[in-house]
Amino acid sequence: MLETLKYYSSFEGVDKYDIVNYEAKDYVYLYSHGSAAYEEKDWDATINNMEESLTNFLHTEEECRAQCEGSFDHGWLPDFIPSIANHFTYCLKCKSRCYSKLNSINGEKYEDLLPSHYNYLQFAYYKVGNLKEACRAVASFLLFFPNDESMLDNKEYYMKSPQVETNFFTPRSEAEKYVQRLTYEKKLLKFISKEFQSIAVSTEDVSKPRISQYKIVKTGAELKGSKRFLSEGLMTKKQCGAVVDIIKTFSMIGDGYDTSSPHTEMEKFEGLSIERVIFLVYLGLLNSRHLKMLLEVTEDAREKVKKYFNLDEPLFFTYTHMVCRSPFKGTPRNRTDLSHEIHADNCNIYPDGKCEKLPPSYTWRDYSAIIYLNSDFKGGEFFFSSNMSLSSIQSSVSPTCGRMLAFSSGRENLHGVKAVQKGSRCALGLWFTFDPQYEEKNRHLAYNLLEKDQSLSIY
Ligand SMILES: O=C(O)CCC(=O)C(=O)O
Ligand SMILES: [Fe+2]
Repeated sequence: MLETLKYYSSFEGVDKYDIVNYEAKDYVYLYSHGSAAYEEKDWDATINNMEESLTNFLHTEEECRAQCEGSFDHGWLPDFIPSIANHFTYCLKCKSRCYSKLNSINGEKYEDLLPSHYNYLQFAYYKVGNLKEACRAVASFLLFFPNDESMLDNKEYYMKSPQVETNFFTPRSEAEKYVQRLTYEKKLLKFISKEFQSIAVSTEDVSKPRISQYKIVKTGAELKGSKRFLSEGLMTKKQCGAVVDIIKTFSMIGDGYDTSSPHTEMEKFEGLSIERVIFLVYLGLLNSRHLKMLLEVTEDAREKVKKYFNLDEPLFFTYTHMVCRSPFKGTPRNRTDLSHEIHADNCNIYPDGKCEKLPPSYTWRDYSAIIYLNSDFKGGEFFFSSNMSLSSIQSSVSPTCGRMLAFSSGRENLHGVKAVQKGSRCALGLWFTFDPQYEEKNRHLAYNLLEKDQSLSIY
């Protein structure tokens, strides 16, 4: 509509000052009349209109900023601290957009509507002989653009006048407050983007490779069990690298469990869920193509699992988890603990070998898949075991990028992870269920976010 208004305004015979835009805020009308008065050299009318326009502009911006506050629907349930950070950043970015939203007069964009008021005012005040106000307007304008040459020339010119004292160049208080807040908020926004973007997440192409390198390398029998397989080539090196970068950059140490691993005190456990990746994309801290890649790779994994195990029923994701495990500095070389104790994924195993499908185990998990992301560490082999003793290891797997181990989540697939001796071992864990009630809802949210990438973006 503003474009249409601009179009009609350009017609011959249409006096733009006669146009009344009933949707426009008062300052639009006042500013137009102020600048018309200026052209007609009516200095009193210029001053009156511009002063009123200035007050109204600032008031309108306050109203716009106020609308950025209030309740905020995250669309999902992030942790407490991310909630606050998310809400705060959202409000700040919303408020910072108000200024440019108001920078238009009947469809015509102005770069610097607010400071331009001071430009009109300095000249009009000078013309009516009010040098003090003229100088204050000059000083106010210079707060916004300290190096503006023509305004510096004006200042020099006024300074030559014997009636002008240096203290005349005190900026007006509303301009001072405005610029102070603007500077502070800009600094905050810069901090927010720099803090996160300085931590590089690979920007290389992480899209799906055209030619699939995927192959099954070990069957259940070869892994000395049933309902297991090992495959390779599910992810490219670039994709693995990008996921490791994401974990290293954005994960929370302990992933909700203290500072160390929930499995051993000797290791740091850095974990990240889809929920947090969504949050990062939502805040513009992570490129949405990383989320897209994660969804693509994991969907692909689900298809491979379904195909290998001949599953006809729908198989839902129930949890997607990216995690790196690394030993704390100074951990003894001869540690005897495991990085992940022997367990089954959907039941609580007891020393007598019984496995009970009860909380706290994730009883609804039906299939598990672990996609490995790197191999530049020592130790950390995965192993299957027939019971709780380390002497009953059936087979082991050394992680490497793109290798995927999949198995049914019950007692038939007891497994564990050997201690990580050096470096950081990173993997993408996937758990599936037949029970739609336990479906990982955040994945739907992730797809929505990708679809609405633009409209949801808070930039
Ligand atoms: O990272 C691995 O190799 C296995 C992890 C695992 O068993 C689990 O998280 O339940
Ligand atoms: Fe497990």
